[in-house]
Amino acid sequence: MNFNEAIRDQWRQQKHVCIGLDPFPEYLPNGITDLFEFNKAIIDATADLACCYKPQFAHYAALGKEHKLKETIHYIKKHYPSVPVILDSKRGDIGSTATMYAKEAFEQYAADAVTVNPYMGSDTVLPFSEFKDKGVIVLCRTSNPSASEFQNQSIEGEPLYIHVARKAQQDWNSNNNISLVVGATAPQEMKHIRSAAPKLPFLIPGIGAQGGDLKSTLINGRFSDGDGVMINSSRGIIYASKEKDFADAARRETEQLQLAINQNI
Ligand SMILES: O=c1ccn([C@@H]2O[C@H](COP(=O)(O)O)[C@@H](O)[C@H]2O)c(=O)[nH]1
Repeated sequence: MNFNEAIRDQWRQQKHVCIGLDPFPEYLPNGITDLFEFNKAIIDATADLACCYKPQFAHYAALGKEHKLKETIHYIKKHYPSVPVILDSKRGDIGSTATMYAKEAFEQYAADAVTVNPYMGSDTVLPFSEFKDKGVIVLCRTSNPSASEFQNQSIEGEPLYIHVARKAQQDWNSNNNISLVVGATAPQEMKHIRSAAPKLPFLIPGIGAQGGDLKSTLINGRFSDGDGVMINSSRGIIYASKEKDFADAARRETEQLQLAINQNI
């Protein structure tokens, strides 16, 4: 089963929440200093609810704790093998280097999917999509405040993000393993992208701490017959409490988010 099939399996069980595992040392709950111990508690409390997990690479690499990232991914694969792991590393480079980045994500870290920055062009994406069983999640329209500076620029009458969406669906998806990153903070852009790429799954950051609107996200982002979205929340879930009950609080936040999703999916 490839990544996109595994995600569809999760959707069939009404699981759409992607839990971001982005530990900030200063926000860790009182008494917890080890990144893996923190992640493990969150994972054990939420694995039956999560559509997928998304650790962000920089949160580990910046601390020299890449081994904690590896340990986290291995733990999920060993104990909860049906929950896919997306490594959010937003790689992008010339083809020969992209091949090494793909090996980094899929062989070193054993991730099921990786985020990729496509703005250097097709030859930087294809080394990832050649891994047929793995997911490649292409940045299309990101959630950050300056995203429109370049991504909304019009080229031949259409915004750049639409060119990315079309290219992703038509040229890069021959192994049926491409998805798009589309931020919840840009609902009109999301609607436009869904029309251009009706069949590609969306990984949607921007709900929770970044203030994206869930209802418009679902209306604009879902497939015409429902599903189609992995709704990411990182800080909103994993830092729901700084006290001993942080894992239970993360579970409650995940349940509430999934319930809210169920009303509009
Ligand atoms: O456009 C993008 C692409 C990726 N991200 C990542 O998602 C999470 C969001 O975290 P929150 O705490 O839920 O805001 C984080 O890992 C980002 O690097 C994004 O926000 N926007």
